[in-house]
Formats: sequence, C-alpha cells, structure tokens
Amino acid sequence: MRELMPFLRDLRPECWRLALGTLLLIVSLAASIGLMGLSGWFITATAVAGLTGAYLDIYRPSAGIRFFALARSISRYFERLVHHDAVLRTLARLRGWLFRTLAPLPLARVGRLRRSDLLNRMTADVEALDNLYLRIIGPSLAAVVTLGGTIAVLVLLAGPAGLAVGAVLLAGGILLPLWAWRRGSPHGEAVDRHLPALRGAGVDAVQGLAELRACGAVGRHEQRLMAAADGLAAARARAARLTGAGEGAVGLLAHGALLAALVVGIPLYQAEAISGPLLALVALAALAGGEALTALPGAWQHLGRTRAAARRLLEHADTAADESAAVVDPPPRQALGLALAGVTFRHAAHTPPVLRDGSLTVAPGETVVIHGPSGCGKSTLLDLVAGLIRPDAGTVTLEGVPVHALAEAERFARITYLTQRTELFADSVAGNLRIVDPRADEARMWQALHTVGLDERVRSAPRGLDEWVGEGGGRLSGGEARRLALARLVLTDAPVVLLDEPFRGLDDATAAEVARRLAPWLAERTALIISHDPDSAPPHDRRLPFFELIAPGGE
Ligand SMILES: Nc1ncnc2c1ncn2[C@@H]1O[C@H](COP(=O)(O)OP(=O)(O)OP(=O)(O)O)[C@@H](O)[C@H]1O
Repeated sequence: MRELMPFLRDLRPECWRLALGTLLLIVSLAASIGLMGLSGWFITATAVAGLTGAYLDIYRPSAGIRFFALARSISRYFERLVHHDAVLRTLARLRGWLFRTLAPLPLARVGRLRRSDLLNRMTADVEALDNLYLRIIGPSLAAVVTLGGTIAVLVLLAGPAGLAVGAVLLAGGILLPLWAWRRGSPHGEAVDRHLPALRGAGVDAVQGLAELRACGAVGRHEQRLMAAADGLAAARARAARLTGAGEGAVGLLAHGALLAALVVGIPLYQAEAISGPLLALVALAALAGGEALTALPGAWQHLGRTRAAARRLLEHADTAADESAAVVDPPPRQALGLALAGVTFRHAAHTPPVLRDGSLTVAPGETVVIHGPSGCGKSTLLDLVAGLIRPDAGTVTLEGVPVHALAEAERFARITYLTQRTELFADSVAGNLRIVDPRADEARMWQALHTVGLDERVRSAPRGLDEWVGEGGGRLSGGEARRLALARLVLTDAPVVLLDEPFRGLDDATAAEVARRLAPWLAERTALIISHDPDSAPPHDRRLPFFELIAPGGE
C-alpha cells in the first residue's frame, strides 16, 4: 500500500472538506437506519395499541420519522456536494502535478510513452484515484462509525439480539470487501490491459486516417479497434458481474442480519425480555444496516486498479527529481560558443552509436551547416546540443558550461530550437506565436511573420493574427506550418539557434527568399543548421559533412 501514501498525503489540503463529507455520510446512514428502525417500532406499536387499546403518543415518533427522513435526504445531498468538490479539487491538483512531473523528463523517456499512454495517465489513472478518495476511504470510515454506533445502541436496547445483528454485519462488513478486493484484482488488470490498447488504436485511427484510407487499411484497422473494444467490453462485463455479485451479497447479508435479529429476538420476546415494537425496531434496523455496506464491495473490488494506477503515476516522479538536481550558473545571454568534445551517443543499448567520439566547435556568432545522408544522426546531434538527450560519453558545452547542468528554463533562454517535427497548437496564429513570448505585441508578431514570408498570407486571412490554425496546424499547408514554427523562433532573443531542416516543405524560390530575410537575424547569433542540401540553407560561415564529426573508424 506504500504507493498510495503520497496520494493520501495529497489529501491534506482538503482534509476539512473530506471530514465534513464523511460526517454528512455518517449522518445520512444513521438517519436511514433510524428511519427504518423507528418506522418498524411505530407501526408495530400502533398495531399493538390498536389491539390492546393501550395509550400511545403518536406525535413524538412521527416527528422522529419526519426528522430522520429529512435528515437523510439533506445530508445525502450535501455529502455528495462536499465530497465531490473535495475530490475534484484533489484530482485537478494531481493532474497539474503529473504534468509538472512528465514535462521535464528526458525526451527519450517521454518518447517511449505513447501519446495514448500519456492520455491514459492524465485521465484514467488520475480518475482511478477518485475510487480511493470517494468510494473506499470515506464510505469505509462511515460504515465503521455508523455500524459501530448502531450495534452499540441495539445491544443497549435488546442485548443478545443486538449482539447477533452486530456479529453478522461486522463479519460481512469485513469479509465482503476483502473478498471483492481479491476477486476484483484480475478483472482490474484486464481492464488496464485493454483500455490503453483501445485508446492507442483510437488515437492511431484519428491521427493516421488519411494514411489508412490511402493504403486501403481502414477495414484492417477497424478490426484492430473492434478487437480492443471487445476485449475491454468483456473485461468490464466480468468486473460488472462481480460488482453485481457484491451488491447481491450485501443484500443477503442484510437479510441475514434481519434473520439473526429474529432468531435471537423472538425467544427474548416470548420470554418478555423485549417488547414486540422493540423486536421490530431491531429487525428493521438490522436490515437498514446493510445500506452502510452496499457500496463497499464494488469500491474495494477496484482497489487493485487504484494501486496499479498509483504506481504508474509515481513511475516518473523520481526521475524528475534527479534531472533537476544538477544545476550550475548559466553563461551570460550574449553570443555564445558551442562545443561537442568526444561525444558518444546511442539511442538504445542494442543499437550502434549514432555518434562515436564526435567533436565540433562553433564559435560565438558563427553559423555552421551540417549535412549528411538521411538517418546518419543529424537530428540526434541537435537534440544533444539542445540538452534534450544526454551523451553516453563526452561533453556538450555552451561557452564552457555543460548544457545538461543548466536548468531547463536557463537553457532554453539561451538556445532556441526548430525541431524536425514542430508542433503547432490548436490555437490562432497569434496564440502559436505567443507561446515563446506571451507579451509579444502585434508589431513584433508581424515582423516575425514578415521574416519568414508569411505576413501576406496571414494578412489575407479573414481574422488576421486571430485566424485559427486548426488541430496541429491542419488548416495550413506543410510549408506554411513550417514557416509559422520558424516565426516563433524569430520572436525569441536566444543567442543560440538550432534549425533542423528549416525549409522542409518550401519550394526553392520561397526557401531562397526566407533565407535572405533570415540572414540579418542569424548574423547576430550562433547557429547550427541541419540541411540535406547545404546550397539551399540560410547563409552560413562554414559547412561540414556529418561524418567529419565522427572520429576516424567511428562510422
Ligand atoms: N528515439 C530513437 N530511438 C531509437 N533510434 C532512433 C531514435 N531516433 C532516431 N533513431 C535512429 O538514430 C539514427 C539517426 O537518426 P536521426 O533522426 O538523428 O537521423 P537524421 O540524420 O536526422 O535523419 P533524417 O535526415 O532522415 O532526418 C537513425 O538510424 C534512427 O533510426
């Protein structure tokens, strides 16, 4: 259960709301039991009074019944409000924490997580914890207090009959949740296996629909999707059957408690140790006592899933702490020199190194173009310089300071990086530009768009800078999306620029025009540019084939 501790600690800011919610739940359960017990007593007592003509005060019991009925509804309403409010606040905080944990992870680790896997953590795993907060802790605590109190009152009123009811309810109250937990774990694991598979297939279907259609593979993908959906539906059906069995078992348990009350209570009644109305009160209170347990097997059934979700959520928490551990003083924000010395890097233990003992120096203010065949390792080189991945050996330094030792904010205040697959966000042109500088005014944005030759295109759009670019920039052409991403960089004042195939998707004439406009901006900076065709790259001081970075024999 150690994996749940951080999430229990996370409840601290909500402890008053949760305590109030649990108190309201106790009031609601106690009112339910009181209502049933008192109603049983009252109906029996009026019958006895009718038969015997004995005096009966009907006003106080009927006021009590009205009180319990009202208390039950009102407390239940506010319990839902308070408990859900506390839990939703906690889950919102948890999502923020998860994002902060994942965001600084080394790219290689995030890359290993599928988009659907990340989505799953942000949604299903976080939501699985509401089972812990909302369905296990509060209701279990409320059941213990309510049933403890009820049994104590019944023992006081009816001695052995109360004890018999207590024995049945307590035994069932302990054994049923434990049984559900044990039996539910495999179902939870099955749901956990099938849910990411279904989400993965769904995300692939949406993102790759054009390719699937062009390859005539929609039918085959649909089969994959349906297989995942069927697997999930079957796992959920098994889990639902267990929930149903748990609820049925609680119903039987409540009737077992009623039976115990009658078996022990009737001889007591016959011996005139308790009255008829009291026997009815004990029997019906025993039956209502089951209500305190109704939701428990279903909640405990999912404890295994909740624990697995907690383990997954904590998986990367330690890494984030390690990554932020080594931080040094950053170099000043001026033209900075770059150096790779004896750098070796492989993507995975079983793959050959992309760089072996590679070295490169870029002087402050210099622009260097690296070229080489596809797959030789050019993008990997830029990821290393940007500090997104760490070399296995050797150093990557910015004016003598290892890039890895720089805090991420300091690093990216000095390095701006156009990656090969830039992401545009589902936002306006201005929204996408302001990601680098939220305070950028319109004049600066127009200037940046002019530099990349996109100003006329944006001006002609009906909403100008507020024009929506669509999901992933889907409303722009490939070349326009690339130039918008480039304009984002132009807005920064970082002294080091890394460009990976900056003109991908641009025709020669547009590329030449953008290169001409970029030249003054690049001239003030240190730049490392990757291009498969150095002749069409922006103006540069030096060009180097990628393999010259590798020590002899390294290839
Ligand atoms: N995350 C990764 N895991 C494993 N291997 C990878 C990963 N990323 C890249 N590689 C491999 O590393 C090698 C270098 O890839 P890289 O993207 O750096 O090449 P590149 O020169 O930029 O290619 P291109 O010009 O086609 O973009 C390739 O063989 C590629 O398959």
